[in-house]
Amino acid sequence: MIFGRYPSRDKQDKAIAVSAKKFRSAVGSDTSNGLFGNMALYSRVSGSVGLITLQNPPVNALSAVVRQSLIDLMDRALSEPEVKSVVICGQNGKFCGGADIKEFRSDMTGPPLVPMIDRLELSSKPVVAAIEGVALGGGLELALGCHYRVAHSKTRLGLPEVTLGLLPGAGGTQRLPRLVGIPAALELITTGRHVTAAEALQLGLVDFVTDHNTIEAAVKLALSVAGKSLDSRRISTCKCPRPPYADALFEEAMQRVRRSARGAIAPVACVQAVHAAATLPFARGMEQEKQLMATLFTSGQARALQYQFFAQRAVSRWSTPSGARWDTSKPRPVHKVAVIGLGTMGRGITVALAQAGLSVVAVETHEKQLMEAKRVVSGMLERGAKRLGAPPALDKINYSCEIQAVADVDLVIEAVFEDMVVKKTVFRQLSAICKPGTFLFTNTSGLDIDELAAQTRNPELVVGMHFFAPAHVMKLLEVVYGRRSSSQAVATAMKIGKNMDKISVAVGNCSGFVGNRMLRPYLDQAFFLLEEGATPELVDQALEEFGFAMGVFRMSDLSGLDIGWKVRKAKEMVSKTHQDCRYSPLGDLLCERGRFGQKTGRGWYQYDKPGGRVAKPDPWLHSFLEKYRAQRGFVARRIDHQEVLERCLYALINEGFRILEDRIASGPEDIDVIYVLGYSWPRHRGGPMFYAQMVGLSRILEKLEYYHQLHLDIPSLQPCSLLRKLVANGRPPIHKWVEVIKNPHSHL
Ligand SMILES: CCCCCCCCCCCCC/C=C/C(=O)SCCNC(=O)CCNC(=O)[C@H](O)C(C)(C)COP(=O)(O)OP(=O)(O)OC[C@H]1O[C@@H](n2cnc3c(N)ncnc32)[C@H](O)[C@@H]1OP(=O)(O)O
Repeated sequence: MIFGRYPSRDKQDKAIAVSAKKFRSAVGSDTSNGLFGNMALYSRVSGSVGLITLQNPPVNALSAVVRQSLIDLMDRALSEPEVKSVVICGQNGKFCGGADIKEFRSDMTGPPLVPMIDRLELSSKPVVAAIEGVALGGGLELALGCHYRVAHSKTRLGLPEVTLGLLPGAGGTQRLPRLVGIPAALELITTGRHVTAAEALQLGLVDFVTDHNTIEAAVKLALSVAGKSLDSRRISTCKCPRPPYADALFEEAMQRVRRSARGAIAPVACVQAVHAAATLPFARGMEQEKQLMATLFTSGQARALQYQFFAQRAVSRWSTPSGARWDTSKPRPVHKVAVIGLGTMGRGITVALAQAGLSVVAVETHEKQLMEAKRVVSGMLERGAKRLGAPPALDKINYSCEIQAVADVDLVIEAVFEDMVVKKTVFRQLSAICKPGTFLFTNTSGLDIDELAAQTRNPELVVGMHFFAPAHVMKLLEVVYGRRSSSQAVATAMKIGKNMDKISVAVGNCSGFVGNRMLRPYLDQAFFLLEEGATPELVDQALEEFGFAMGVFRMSDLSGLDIGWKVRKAKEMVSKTHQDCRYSPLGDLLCERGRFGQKTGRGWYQYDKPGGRVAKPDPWLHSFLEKYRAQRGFVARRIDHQEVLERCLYALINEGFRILEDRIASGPEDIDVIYVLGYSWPRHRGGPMFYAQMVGLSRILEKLEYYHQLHLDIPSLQPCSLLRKLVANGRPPIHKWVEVIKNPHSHL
């Protein structure tokens, strides 16, 4: 018996793996390339059902070997007279995670997916997909080529290719609209959204959903449909249902994706491909799908998005310069967590922890604020639960005004006001109150972790956990290790992050950590450009055309100018004279005039009222800038979008290289994940370090040198030595940068 979860009923059942040797000779591959063992298995069940099991852990991706095995095993099933129908399933409770994304950057050998799925659909014997776990991308397209689909109730299905810069190019854009209709297909294909089995059933994407053994249910169905006509079951032969309002639907979808895609080309191609399904016969639609796919497949955007996919997984394999590593550091179990401070961040953190199933003690100093926080947190939990169709985790939280309430927790997350003096006091108190061994984590966005750790009896238990607002929604978590943080504390923070469904990136301790440290030179350049002649509208337009959701000035108005002002005042940047290093007081001057952004109705833009959302250019600000320039000896000049992008983005990238050089981030992927998930860097541009590679390191270096020569008083424009070294080392590809960083004498 080969299927642990599916008992073989027929004594004659045989498990026959396609011989790896035979396959290797067919495709001319050898065992050294790691392909050996990744394939599909064949057995016969209930006498007349051929069962094909995809076997390519961890997600049964359709690699070249799997595709070849599937073809061979289908041929086998079709040639065996005793076999009347076929079931396809995936090993380990996962049907299929799609095409093998790792293959996309290679020569793509092996049989192509499209004819393989077409052949499957043409089969004279019924083929049933037994879908468990996931059916995504090529995996769902494979299932769409089958004649019937049975899904387990916990399965997720979808066509997420658009998130990889592609379209469902194995017939998905042509078969899905024929099966579920144009509106649903357009939505699923352009967003890449996964659907539950229940929704899939409602859409008609699957025929049957079971809570029990999916393979058994699929075999039962396969037995019952053996010998029946398959004419109506071949989706490619069905007419695409075209509602009378189809033209308007496509028009609206195209406008929607152009608006939200921020320059990404794949969503647009997805709409075009579904349009082909609605207007052309299947074969011609497939031609159109192929052409659109060919353009996307080789695009820089697809490379960037696929890089980001793997980067988001690579960051979980963290390491620190002191040698602590993800695979040798064990997290400690945590059951009860305290959150200190229930402002915006503390509330979001409380919600995220409760939703992750942890018991939370939520602490705020005053009763009134505590009650207000309780009301807001309960509302957030209730709304979240409604969306998920689950009960809200209200009983997971105990609220208290007493800091002593944290005495028995396993871990504390401090989220009080961003002020070192206040935080130090809290850390001293916590160190005295908490039971021995309690982890003390801080949600600071950039203060010194070592200084906080020094307030405690056990500095090895102190780690930074920098959440992004809203903390229960944003995927990113910067886990900041200090000089004395133990590997267990870091591993525990990473694990808690994972439990909260975050993508956690372990980074070193420095002012602003990774994200906010890189933001500083970016913001500075934007201010300097205003001094030199730009307007907020011009700077924002350039950045938004690049793909940011919001330009720097609109973003600053949204988050409030006073926040940065307070920080600058605390650092005495506002009062200091800045002699060797250029400092723009523009933000401070606006704050002095009460212009805090949207909340006051005035900031870098004007709004119709305090709290208004629609930013309009403000003639007052333009004349204020003119006077400011005249007073300070700036002569306004014409600044174009290219200069805005080069000055703002290359200064930010330069700081990224410094961060790598200082070993604050262990690789460029860390920085890119932080920027895409935390700072709305356009995903289809991969992240700042990937973008630097795309632009070319020599060009970045040349431009930084040029701007630095023009502005010797802006040190952040001076090219970092790592950048120079990488260029001198022949501009290695991004995955080799770490070698140069680790080996200062590297010539690769
Ligand atoms: C010149 C002209 C050319 C012409 C054009 C040629 C066209 C040829 C191509 C034809 C393609 C046809 C169209 C089909 C396209 C696709 O199918 S693209 C892939 C679509 N699928 C996905 O996007 C799913 C991606 N995976 C996931 O979302 C998740 O991994 C999961 C399946 C939901 C599982 O999640 P989880 O349990 O949390 O595990 P992870 O940590 O995410 O993953 C575990 C490891 O598995 C790796 N992995 C996952 N999916 C794939 C995959 N599809 N291919 C390869 N590898 C995959 C993942 O990277 C993890 O490994 P590590 O990175 O080592 O940690």
